[in-house]
Amino acid sequence: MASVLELSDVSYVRNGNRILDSISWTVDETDRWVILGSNGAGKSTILQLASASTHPSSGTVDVLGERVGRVDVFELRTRIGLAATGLARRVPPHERVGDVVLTAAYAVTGRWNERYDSLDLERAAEVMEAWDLTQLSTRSFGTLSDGERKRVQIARAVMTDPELMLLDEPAGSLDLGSRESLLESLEDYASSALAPAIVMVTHHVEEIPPGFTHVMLLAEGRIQAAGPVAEVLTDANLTSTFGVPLQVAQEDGRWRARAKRGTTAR
Ligand SMILES: Nc1ncnc2c1ncn2[C@@H]1O[C@H](COP(=O)(O)OP(=O)(O)OP(=O)(O)O)[C@@H](O)[C@H]1O
Repeated sequence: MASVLELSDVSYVRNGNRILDSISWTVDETDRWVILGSNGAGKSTILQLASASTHPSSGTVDVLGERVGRVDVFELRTRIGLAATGLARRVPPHERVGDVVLTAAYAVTGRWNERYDSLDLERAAEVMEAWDLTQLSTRSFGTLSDGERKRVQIARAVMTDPELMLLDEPAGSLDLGSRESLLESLEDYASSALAPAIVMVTHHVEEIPPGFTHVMLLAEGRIQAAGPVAEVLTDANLTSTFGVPLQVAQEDGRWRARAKRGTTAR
């Protein structure tokens, strides 16, 4: 099995702040990973490294067989699907939804003078259909609800048929109905034999779509545990990661976690 992402002894330091510390981690092509951890743990920074948006301070990052720092990142980025709020913020608010999806073909966030062929247009239409966006295709991105924007971001990430899909809090800020519908779509997408390796960042075990295979627990820039979901999601591991006594349960492929009663009062 080929690895699509490999971090070897990666540390990431900014302004004297050690944001990631000695991270070694491999994602194989059939893996669907979730990265869980508290605010500021370094989750989004890992996605930035994985999307070749930044370089490690030490250690090495290999994405799709290419060493970050030695490869043309613009070419590499067209092979990676990234759905993240930071990227969504760069989309001009007046940009039409159809163009937000289509411009992924050139890894740009605003339509300008690029030339798209009929295959690009067909692919964008197909992806919007699959992610229930066809009826929104002429709406401007700035007028969408949070839930609709999340779908557009994922559709944009899917557009180029990426070999690695990176999702930063795809269900964050969604209402219950929108969250459940998005998780179902992600479950369907991830279960396809043609789906790429996926890494999804979230704060909540409730947001792990069924079928995701692995979990990394991150705290203060260090891996607390990483491996197959059922082995890693234990009371002890979640408790040490979040610093609160937690208990976790699974039902029908979905996970839930809560504090042990009477243990969080300060
Ligand atoms: N340029 C920077 N200089 C100093 N510290 C930074 C810089 N960029 C990020 N950080 C810090 O690095 C830490 C990790 O940030 P990151 O966004 O990766 O965390 P996260 O786990 O995704 O957090 P959240 O769940 O809140 O989104 C945070 O404490 C953040 O303040």
